[in-house]
Amino acid sequence: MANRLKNFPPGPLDQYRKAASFDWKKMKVFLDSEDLIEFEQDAFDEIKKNRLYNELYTESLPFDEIRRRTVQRMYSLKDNYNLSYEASYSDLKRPYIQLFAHFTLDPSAAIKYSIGFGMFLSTIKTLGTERHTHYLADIVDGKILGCFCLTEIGHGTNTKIKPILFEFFWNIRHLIKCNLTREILIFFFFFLGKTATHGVVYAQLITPDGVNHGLHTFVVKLRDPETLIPYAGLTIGDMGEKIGLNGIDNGFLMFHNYRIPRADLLNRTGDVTEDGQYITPFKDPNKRHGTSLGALSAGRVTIISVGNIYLIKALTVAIRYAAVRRQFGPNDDEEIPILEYPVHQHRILPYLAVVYAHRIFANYLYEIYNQFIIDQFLNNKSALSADLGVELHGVSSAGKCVTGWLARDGIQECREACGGHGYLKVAGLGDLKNDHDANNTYEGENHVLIQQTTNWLLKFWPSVVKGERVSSPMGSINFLSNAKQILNQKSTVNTLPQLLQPTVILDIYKWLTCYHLKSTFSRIEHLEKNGKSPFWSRNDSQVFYGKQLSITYMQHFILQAVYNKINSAQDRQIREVLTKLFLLYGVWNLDKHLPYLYRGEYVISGKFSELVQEAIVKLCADLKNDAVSLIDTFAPPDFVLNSVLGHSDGHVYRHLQSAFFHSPESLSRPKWWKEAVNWKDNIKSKL
Ligand SMILES: Cc1cc2nc3c(=O)[nH]c(=O)nc-3n(C[C@H](O)[C@H](O)[C@H](O)COP(=O)(O)OP(=O)(O)OC[C@H]3O[C@@H](n4cnc5c(N)ncnc54)[C@H](O)[C@@H]3O)c2cc1C
Repeated sequence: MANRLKNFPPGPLDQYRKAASFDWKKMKVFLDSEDLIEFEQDAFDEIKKNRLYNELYTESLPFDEIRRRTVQRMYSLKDNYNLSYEASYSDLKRPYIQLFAHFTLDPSAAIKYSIGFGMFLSTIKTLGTERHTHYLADIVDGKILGCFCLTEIGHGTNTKIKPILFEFFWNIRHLIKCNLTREILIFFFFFLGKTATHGVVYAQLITPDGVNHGLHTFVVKLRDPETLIPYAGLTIGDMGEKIGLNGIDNGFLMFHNYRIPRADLLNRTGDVTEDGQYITPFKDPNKRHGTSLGALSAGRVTIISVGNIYLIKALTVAIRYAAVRRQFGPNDDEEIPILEYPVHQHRILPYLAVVYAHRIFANYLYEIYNQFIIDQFLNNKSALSADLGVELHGVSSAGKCVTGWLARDGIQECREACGGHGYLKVAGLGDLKNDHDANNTYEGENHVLIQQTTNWLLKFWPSVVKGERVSSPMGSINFLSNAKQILNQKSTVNTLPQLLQPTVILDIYKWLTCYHLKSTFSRIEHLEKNGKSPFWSRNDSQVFYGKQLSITYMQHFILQAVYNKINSAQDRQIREVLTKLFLLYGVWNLDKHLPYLYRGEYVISGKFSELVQEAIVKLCADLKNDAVSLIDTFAPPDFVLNSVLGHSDGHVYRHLQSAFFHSPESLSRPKWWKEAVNWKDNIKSKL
């Protein structure tokens, strides 16, 4: 079984590996399947042979060099490790595994590759028609590279305001980009700065009769693919250095009456005839909107996985380090691993529950999303596909926020959990922090994005009050049909064993979601009745209301996905350890929801909060001996993890020493040593 999975080299981590209650190889097979493990191992073996991935950098490279290497790696990913569409879709989990491999390797190159070729191609395939097939061939050949242009400098998140600033007018054969009052500056697009040849531009479509048909998608030619020189009528520039992801050339763009051909409107959901009439196959504009929303969820669905990949890397480093690093012991001549301290367990082990829950959930969502996209390609639309598009939008919006915020907090905790060594560049944690940071901003700033889910959920409450059944294709909201009964329930938990039942935890999250839905809806209604405008009533119902609603809805759906997965496990040991992780995810997050359980009188006795906290501490202690093997299951190979603290052999000090000696300047005297010695003369000469 899983012959390709090698045992880890012997070393200081053995103590914990031997103490594990389950077999990590069986866990990996259960989560991914033998076939996918083969596929992943092949990908890593191939990559390892590539010299582009075999260099260890102990210091930051010059800015332009980072860019150059990222482009090399992007083309290398495309050329060597690219799944054909047929292969990708013969098993819908394969693209997920491939994504995992690419993002663990080099986030900048993976983003350039997956957006510039993958998302560019899938957007044209999903929203375009046969008149756009020539683009597909050029993307597959690597002749063109696409970026996505939505953010406008004055109104990033607020895409609705775009009609004023960013209009397309219809002119028989051409769409003319027409600036009404000033030149239009749109900005911050991935790889627009130096390398994109095309942009997928999102803009409101206005026909000559002045009717605005809403957001549509256009392919705009930006640079000559042979020379990379921008076309006349465009000003394109680079935005310079960022906090992270510096392999990517974010850029800005200005139009000066730039024309694009009519054919470059991606016209699957709406088109304009030669005489300027708008036509759409959708009678109901909401269905057109639903389908487009689904197609636009790709970035968010991917980011849910990507944030988790970064957290897995950070946690691999922090857990292996915690198992090796020794500090104060019960007596003066004995030191114990810092993983033994309950404080340390409480800091990092809940994130182990997070990476398992989010990995299982992300895998599930990715598969559903890929099937949705295939159905769009094949025009295989069921009656439910528009509803699925809307649900995917709701789930991916809150999903990106909940998982992204936890990844951010988890990576930071891992950095601090490794003390001073964690602050070294060669620990690898700083880059993870900075690269993940942007996930919470692009593809929808999280605090704005989460309101999308809240607004969607609020729409169901009037039906629930009327006693109507509500349901959705993925079933994430189905329990709301029973909201009235759920809200009448009170906690009957009095002991730890009563609390530590998966169904009890799921019931609590159901109650919380119903409670927040009812409270948020009532608050908006109350504010409106008291004279507040709908705009301010919504705004004044986010903090402690709408935001909590989307968070608990999402956590319930994540827990439900994990619970379903656990129920399919045959191996008792795997089921038991996964159940502990499920419970830890549940109670650790519940600790932050306690005020609402008391406010809504779901629980009355103070004992309940005590039990929640007791459960967290107990589960962390119970998982302590499994922690190394649990992270071994997901850990990328050492050459990919590229961290002196997280090496699978656990020889932290040996690797640290070797990194110090490897650093080119570490043993030499600085070239400017005379300036330091003669500092007085030197400072005076500058005055
Ligand atoms: C690395 C990187 C790459 C990017 N790549 C692309 C790309 O390829 N294509 C593209 O189109 N864009 C891209 N972007 C832009 C990105 O999508 C936007 O930055 C993002 O949508 C947020 O918009 P904004 O910057 O205008 O922030 P704003 O919307 O101005 O937000 C600023 C702050 O105000 C808050 N805020 C705004 N509105 C509300 C509200 N209603 N309620 C509560 N709080 C609110 C936000 O939460 C945020 O904290 C990229 C950004 C980054 C950082």
